[in-house]
Amino acid sequence: MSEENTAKEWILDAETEYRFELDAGTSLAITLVRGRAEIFGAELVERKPYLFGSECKAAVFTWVGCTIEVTGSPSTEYVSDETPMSAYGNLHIAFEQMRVKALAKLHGSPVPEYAHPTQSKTQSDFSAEPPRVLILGPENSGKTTICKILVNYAVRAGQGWSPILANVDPNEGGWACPGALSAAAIHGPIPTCSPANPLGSAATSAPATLSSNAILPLVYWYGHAEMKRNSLLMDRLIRNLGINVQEKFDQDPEGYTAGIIVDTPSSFASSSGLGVNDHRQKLIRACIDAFRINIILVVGHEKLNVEMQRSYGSLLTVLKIPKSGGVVELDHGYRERIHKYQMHAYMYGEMIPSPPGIKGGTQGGDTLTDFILTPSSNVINFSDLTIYRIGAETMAPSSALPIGATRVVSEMQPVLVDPAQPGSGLLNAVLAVLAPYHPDENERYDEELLDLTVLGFIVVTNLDIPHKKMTVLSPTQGSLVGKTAIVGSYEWQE
Ligand SMILES: Nc1ncnc2c1ncn2[C@@H]1O[C@H](COP(=O)(O)OP(=O)(O)OP(=O)(O)O)[C@@H](O)[C@H]1O
Repeated sequence: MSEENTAKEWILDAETEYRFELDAGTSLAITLVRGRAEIFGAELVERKPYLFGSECKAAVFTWVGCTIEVTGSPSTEYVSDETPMSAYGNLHIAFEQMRVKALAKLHGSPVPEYAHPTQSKTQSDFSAEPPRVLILGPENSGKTTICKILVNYAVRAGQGWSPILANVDPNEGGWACPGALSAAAIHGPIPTCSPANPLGSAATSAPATLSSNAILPLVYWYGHAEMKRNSLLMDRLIRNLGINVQEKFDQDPEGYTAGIIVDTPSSFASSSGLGVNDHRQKLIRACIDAFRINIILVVGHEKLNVEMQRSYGSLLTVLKIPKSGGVVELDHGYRERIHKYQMHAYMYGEMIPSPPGIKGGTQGGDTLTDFILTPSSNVINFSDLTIYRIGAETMAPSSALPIGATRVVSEMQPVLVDPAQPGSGLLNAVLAVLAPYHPDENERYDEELLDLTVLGFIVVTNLDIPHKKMTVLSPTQGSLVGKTAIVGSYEWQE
């Protein structure tokens, strides 16, 4: 699609935002000409063109007023003076007071005057604990965006906070591939330039070219988009993520005071997504336990708010917060395309083309060369890699089972996948390559596989059954010999 150079100036009043949506194959550049502005909490630098692509939908907000220049042709663009940003800003102030108080408590020093809440009852309810926040809400309520805003405000506060952002929405992919659950300490503002990297770019897929803000996430592989597919596994992975985060906090009590923000899938908000209401409740409980949640934020959903108040109101703070009118309804087709963009970006990086007339553009603050990766395609032996599927049906024909036996594989049972079997489901499958088992044999246990973190992802691009070989695409050159991998239900083809 050809794009004309349609530079257009927008003058934004204080506390308004410019919202835009891009079609596939188009890009946009936004330059802050004067004033101050931010994208989901990440400040824009003046006179630097910020590039957006891959059907990005976002908004430039200003607290004090600004002028921006927009180059390109978004499919939708408008300015809104109705935003929930002051509510989100107040939340940030309350969390900031909690952090300051938690740090003072840790050091045994008096709480600074500015951290004494005077503004609202809600704030005075918060204690000297770091904010450990769970964000719940229905589909397209803006949960991920709120997480970004709150984390970005924390890192911008100038106190050296590096809050943990945990993503337990496998549909979203976070810093890894779709199907992953992950957590990372955030040291710099998370940019928004493309849904291919919704939470900023991670270092794991780019060992050769670390961008300035590259994040080192801890990743587990669930492998499916939907919670109901294996809610027991989800529960276990959430708890694993929590244990890992807690270990990190134990080693770094000061870092702990910055707190944690947990983004959840929309299926946590309605029983239709999970099938069984009980599963939904269990997974919310798993998050609360795993991350020691002390605040639940419910985004614009009265019924869920009442439900959470009833279930947890006596144990922790439950707050209903407004949904932004700017959040875009993302349909199934869009989400599928995003998964493709994410996989492509994981392997090749992502370089958004500048609209005509734009030079020196940046993707969220980084130079464009930081985003180019060169994956390697390698032919390996079937025997080099041990592949499992969690909780799948066995591949043995029913006739091979003892008479009267039914085929029962527990949801948590790792089942070996034989690439030589026709119908193994490996062609084009995304595989998570796992960290090694415990080096001490005595420390090993049956289901250890379920608790191993992910080293990286590969895609099987060809299966040569006669020669017992397969071709895999991987973002790094490392050897796969002796490694263990898990296959889920995600596939990807270039
Ligand atoms: N104020 C806004 N203006 C324009 N676009 C926005 C705004 N807020 C959010 N969006 C966009 O709306 C889309 C959905 O938002 P987001 O991903 O935060 O919702 P969610 O509730 O986390 O979604 P999910 O249903 O996947 O859980 C995203 O593309 C996001 O960038």
